[in-house]
Amino acid sequence: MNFPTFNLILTVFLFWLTIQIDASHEEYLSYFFILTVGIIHGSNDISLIKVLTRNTGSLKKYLLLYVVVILATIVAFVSFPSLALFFFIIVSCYHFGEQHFHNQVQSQNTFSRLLFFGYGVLIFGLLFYFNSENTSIIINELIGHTLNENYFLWFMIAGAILTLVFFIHSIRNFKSSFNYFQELFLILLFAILFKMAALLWAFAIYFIVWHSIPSLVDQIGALYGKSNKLNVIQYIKSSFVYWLISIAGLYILYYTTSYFEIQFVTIFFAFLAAITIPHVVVMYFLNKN
Ligand SMILES: CC1=C(/C=C/C(C)=C/C=C/C(C)=C/C=C/C=C(C)/C=C/C=C(C)/C=C/C2=C(C)CCCC2(C)C)C(C)(C)CCC1
Repeated sequence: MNFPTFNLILTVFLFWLTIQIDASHEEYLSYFFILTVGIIHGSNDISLIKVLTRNTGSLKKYLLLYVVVILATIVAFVSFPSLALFFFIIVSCYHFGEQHFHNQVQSQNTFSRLLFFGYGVLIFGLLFYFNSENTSIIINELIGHTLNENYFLWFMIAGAILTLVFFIHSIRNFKSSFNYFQELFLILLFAILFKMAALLWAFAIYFIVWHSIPSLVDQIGALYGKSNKLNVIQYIKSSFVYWLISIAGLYILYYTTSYFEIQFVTIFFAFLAAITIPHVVVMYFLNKN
């Protein structure tokens, strides 16, 4: 079975599960998968930096730089929350679209990069629009302003237009294995899934099945040659300490912010935002290579 088929079957299974279980179980499962597979997929960035720089430069220097970028993101979120959130969403759109398409184009050029971005806008647009009430509550807790449903609708429409335009521009750049029907089917599946599932569960399904697992496969390939059982274990071993530090960081964040009356899910997205930026930069260079 090839990889997208596996993802597709997994998504259909999770869609079926969405109908069977109640909202509280969806929430537990979401946190479980995001905190394990989701966080692990970014925990080996230092090893990836070593591969990308062919072991030149010191590990301490990269670690320091990585942590400084995380701290700068936190400072930006505290000082200019709206701007920081906007930047986080834009960067995330590119990152999600890049993971989806980078293996399906023959070469990465301006149009394919705009397609990556447009596709990410479409995915987040669908997620926000079909869960506009909860998205709005979280955004309000993060930046102190409420955005109404129309913003999410226009965001989704912009994503659909950008995807269509840059998809057409990239048609000759797709590999011969590119499956047009599957891509269209996927967008429809995501739309139905995001409408039926609660916000966090919908995000978790996309983040785990269509982002973290494919990214893990790419990273294991880049680090160890191919993704087999042994290399998966090796990957987990070398990322474990960073994963643990991140989970401890989230735990501390949760306790230090518990006296502000904010839902855990908001703290959780703020935490994801902080660790996203350096990870996106590392993956940009990895996928480019
Ligand atoms: C290495 C290292 C480390 C670690 C790291 C890590 C662990 C990473 C990870 C990473 C990751 C793991 C990443 C992730 C990413 C994610 C993303 C990219 C997401 C996005 C999202 C979004 C964009 C959202 C949005 C929203 C929603 C959905 C709803 C509500 C509203 C809002 C808007 C929030 C440490 C720090 C320890 C130290 C140093 C070194």
